[in-house]
Amino acid sequence: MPWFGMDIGGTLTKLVYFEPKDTTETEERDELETLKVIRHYLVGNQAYGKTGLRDVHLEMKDQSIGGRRGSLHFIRFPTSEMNAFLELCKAKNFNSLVSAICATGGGAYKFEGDFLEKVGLTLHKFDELDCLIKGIHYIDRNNPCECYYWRNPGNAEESIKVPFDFRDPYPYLVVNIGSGVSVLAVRGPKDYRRVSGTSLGGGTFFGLCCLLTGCETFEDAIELASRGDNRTVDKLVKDIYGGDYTRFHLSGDTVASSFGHMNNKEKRENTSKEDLARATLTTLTNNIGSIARMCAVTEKIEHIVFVGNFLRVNTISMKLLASAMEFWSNGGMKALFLEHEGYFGAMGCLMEYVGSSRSFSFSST
Ligand SMILES: Nc1ncnc2c1ncn2[C@@H]1O[C@H](COP(=O)(O)OP(=O)(O)OP(=O)(O)O)[C@@H](O)[C@H]1O
Ligand SMILES: CC(C)(CO)[C@@H](O)C(=O)NCCC(=O)O
Repeated sequence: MPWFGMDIGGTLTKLVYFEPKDTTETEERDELETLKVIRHYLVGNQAYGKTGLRDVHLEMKDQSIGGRRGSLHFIRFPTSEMNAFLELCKAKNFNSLVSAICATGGGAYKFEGDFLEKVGLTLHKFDELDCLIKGIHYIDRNNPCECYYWRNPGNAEESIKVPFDFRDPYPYLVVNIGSGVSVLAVRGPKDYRRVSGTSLGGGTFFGLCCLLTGCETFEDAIELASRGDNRTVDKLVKDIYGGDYTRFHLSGDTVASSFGHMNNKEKRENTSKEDLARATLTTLTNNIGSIARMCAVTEKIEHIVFVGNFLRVNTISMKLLASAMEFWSNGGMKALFLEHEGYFGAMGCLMEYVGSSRSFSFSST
């Protein structure tokens, strides 16, 4: 049967598919037609329908999983398209192959009934944060250069990505920026606590940006932000002090009040969509950075790993987070990032499948 891990999030559904490459001639001859169709469909395409996508650049080749060698493929689609996905499962005759699949994320609970009623599939549910940690550990150990940090994050021309050796990671903080944000303190492979969270997350950025600029996609929102200047929207320390607030080491360029200029009609009229997008991105990023730093101080942790699809195509936020962590901790804390950003939950779910497939009934009905 096909090996999947599925993470059904509040905004995006992530699918990790393991494609075995070590099949023998006999296995190939005996492979069920349905299985062949599914494999060819997933691996032969980069786009599925109007909104499904395979992140080809993230594919991990020559992986050893559950005693097999093969490739890991990373696929995503908006959770709002779940009905279309269920239709596809039906059309591809998925339930003739398996009676159950592994799923995590809130949607594993929300859509459990739909999977059963519409496609005849039982969902084996796994906790999203357990899966997240498992997925981080698997991918980090099996993908060279997965973990990196930004050198000179505050300097646009000189900032560069530098690989970070994450082989001895504990303790570390995970800040998972999805629709909302969860903060976890991780002290061992199975030893972690959810220490904080905030509803002001990636969903807030995207939602507010749609409202304020009329943009329709996350990529457009980020593109607008990249051309904008938040200083026409935000009130800075120097707008209040005329310069730095020296006594407490607040530079004049620090944002004193996010969107603080927008009560002024003239300033509102002189601001652009690009500036509003940039201010929205800056506001959300700074707030998440501030919560992350406070959690790191409370937990006495120096390494903060930022993950989640909010960071997709979003170097602005990564560099802001990296600068903020460095600055506010006087260089004591380090912001780390991972190449597979939002796929760790789905990856961990696939690992759960591999680990538990002997004890569940996954056979076809
Ligand atoms: N193509 C995209 N479409 C929508 N949002 C995107 C896209 N790419 C990146 N994002 C950002 O990623 C966020 C979703 O991230 P992620 O997939 O990690 O979370 P989720 O699992 O959907 O949410 P949660 O874990 O809170 O249930 C969105 O809120 C948005 O900020
Ligand atoms: C509800 C979850 C865990 C779903 O992934 C996530 O969106 C989140 O952590 N939201 C923040 C909730 C809070 O702690 O305020």
